[in-house]
Amino acid sequence: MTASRVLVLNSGSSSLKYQLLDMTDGSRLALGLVERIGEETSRLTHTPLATGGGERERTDPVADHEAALKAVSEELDADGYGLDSPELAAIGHRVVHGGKRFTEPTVIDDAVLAEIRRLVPVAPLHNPANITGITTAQALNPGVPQVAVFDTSFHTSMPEHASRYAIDVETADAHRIRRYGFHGTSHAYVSRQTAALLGKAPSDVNVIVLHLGNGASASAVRGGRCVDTSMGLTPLEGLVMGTRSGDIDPAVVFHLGRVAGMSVDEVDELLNKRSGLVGLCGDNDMREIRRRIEEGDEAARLAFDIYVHRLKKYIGAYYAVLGRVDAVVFTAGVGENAAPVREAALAGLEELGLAVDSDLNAVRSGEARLISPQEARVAVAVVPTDEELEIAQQTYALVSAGRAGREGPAA
Ligand SMILES: Nc1ncnc2c1ncn2[C@@H]1O[C@H](COP(=O)(O)OP(=O)(O)O)[C@@H](O)[C@H]1O
Ligand SMILES: CC(=O)OP(=O)(O)O
Ligand SMILES: [Mg+2]
Repeated sequence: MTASRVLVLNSGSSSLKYQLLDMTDGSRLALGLVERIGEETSRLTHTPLATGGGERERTDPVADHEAALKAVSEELDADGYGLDSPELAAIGHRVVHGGKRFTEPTVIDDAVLAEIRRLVPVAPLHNPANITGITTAQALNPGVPQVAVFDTSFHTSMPEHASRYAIDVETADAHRIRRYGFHGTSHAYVSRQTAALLGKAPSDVNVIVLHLGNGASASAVRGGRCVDTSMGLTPLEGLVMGTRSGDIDPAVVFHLGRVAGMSVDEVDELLNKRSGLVGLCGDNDMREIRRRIEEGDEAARLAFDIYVHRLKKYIGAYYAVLGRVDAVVFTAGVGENAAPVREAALAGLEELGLAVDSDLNAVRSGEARLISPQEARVAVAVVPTDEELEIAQQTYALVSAGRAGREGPAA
């Protein structure tokens, strides 16, 4: 019997999402989430889908990502899915920053891990958690291949006029400063699914993808290849996010240093953790912001308007970059669920052929769907992302190819 299961680990700054998939048919055997890692109120929810056992919850504090993965491993073990199972073909890790070097999914060895570690300064919220996920998984099962799937890979196709910052070339090159872009696994998956929804080949469509989760980014995808994206050297640039400012005049940083006496680390923390929606109104959850707006809360209203205004600017910018747009697509937690965000982001863009049908937009569904009026020139769609499935498929393809390589080509 060939091992056919893949465990996918998606480690965020304070969370660990995971899925165990059976790659013979892509079905999910179990999934779960550890939230609020490092806080007293940590919570693990685990759902063994295949055994029909129902959701289980653990609320004992989880100190760090290592403890989180150990707890997850215990839960999987209880369902007979232990990390030491011979049926586990590989563990696929979402790794946020792969720099310029990693354009493809990569089997992790010491050199790869060292490179991911070298990139910590440019993904300070993410790469450390990814590294802990890798080293803990290696300790739990040293024999199983570990594969890194990078958020940056899909964006390596960006032309230099989109990826290079307009700063001194020597300084930029000496320090590898350029725009890398993130959420690439999601942008790739969602743009392909959008082409399928339109009944076309990815190579025939131009799509603007709006990935609006806690972190948020937009990308312009021409014929299946990314030509521009809103995140840059780090996942701080671009859209307004849950806790991150997105685009800002870089002189704000000098000003805070010179006038407010803040250190570089303090400004870093301000822009990454105390800005965006949370900085504007105290909440980073779009559900809570909508609730407050319904109650007439001015700060929540302004935060929403700033969020949407930035989004609209990127839609316009990427429309211009692409020249011809076949679809604008919303994905991730906010994009898939927040109808008012979708409506407001496209309001007034009828001259560009963009419109939202309010009845279709109000439908709640987990399926990929069109929300533009029938006669619209440009399709507007909601397409649920599935980074875990995409990571699992890429991971399994890589380890299967490795096995075939070792065993010689199939007859
Ligand atoms: N029903 C909903 N309505 C509006 N926003 C929602 C809803 N469900 C989730 N969200 C938003 O989605 C965000 C999380 O998105 P997600 O893609 O899971 O983010 P991440 O992967 O970055 O943690 C939440 O912070 C919340 O703002
Ligand atoms: C890159 C990034 O911002 O990821 P996330 O949305 O998971 O924080
Ligand atoms: Mg996400």
